[in-house]
Amino acid sequence: MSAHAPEHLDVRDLTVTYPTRAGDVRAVDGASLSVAPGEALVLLGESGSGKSTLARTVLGLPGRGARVGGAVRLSGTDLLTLGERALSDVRGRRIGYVPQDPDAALDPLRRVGAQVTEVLRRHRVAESRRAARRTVPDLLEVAGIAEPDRVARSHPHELSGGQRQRAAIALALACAPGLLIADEPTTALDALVRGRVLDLFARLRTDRGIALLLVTHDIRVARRIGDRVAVMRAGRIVEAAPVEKLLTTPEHPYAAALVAAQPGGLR
Ligand SMILES: Nc1ncnc2c1ncn2[C@@H]1O[C@H](COP(=O)(O)OP(=O)(O)OP(=O)(O)O)[C@@H](O)[C@H]1O
Repeated sequence: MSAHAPEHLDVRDLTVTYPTRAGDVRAVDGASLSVAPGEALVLLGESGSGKSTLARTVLGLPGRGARVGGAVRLSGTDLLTLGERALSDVRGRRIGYVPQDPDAALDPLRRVGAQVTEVLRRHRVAESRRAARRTVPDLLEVAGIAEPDRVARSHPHELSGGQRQRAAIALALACAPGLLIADEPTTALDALVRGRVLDLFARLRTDRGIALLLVTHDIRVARRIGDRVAVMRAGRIVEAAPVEKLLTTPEHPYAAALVAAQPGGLR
């Protein structure tokens, strides 16, 4: 697999507003965060706090009609002012995205190997279809798939939920992005598989220097891989701190309530 160019994400005073019949909904309200190369930032918050909107806006996909303010910079590139063509090159090549539901990333009608090959070709990472095909098993293996050749020949419905999630991760990693954004990537998985997928993220970060932005409502995810946690509420980041600090001595009352309400609570 080719080397990951280090990326640094910097989000400043981001606002995302959706006009609705009932008036404007401000899904993200002046949020700032940064993720350094090789760092994992867990974006933690309840349902509706604006986590997914923030993540999608970083990817240039805030949704129809959204008004976006503030700045999103990827190693100096201002993503909010990029045209659609340049943005779609950034997506996949510099930023990998793992959605909550792997079926949203995978085409049900095509074999997994063909889908990975297609991403490599689209971003001109592989010189030829043949070269692309040769790298597929390695990519699947990096994503923790034990039988890469069989999985490459399979259609998504022939795989388990965990394997599909890993295949989606392989797709996101195909072009060696420096930043990986994962939105609730383990919610649909059982505890054992969830732990393994989180360990895989941790390895990508430490072994390959990938920056990781992980969106979740589950504090156990933060415990397992987080370096730092940013707590989001009603579109704002109310506290950002190293995981241990947040779990033991949260400062913001909402962060404290969130930690106390989780299984295992304050330690
Ligand atoms: N396209 C849209 N049009 C109108 N409102 C939207 C749109 N997308 C999101 N919202 C609103 O923005 C707010 C934040 O939603 P968002 O999905 O970002 O939250 P979340 O923290 O990711 O929640 P969940 O964990 O349930 O996915 C919600 O009130 C939601 O209804």
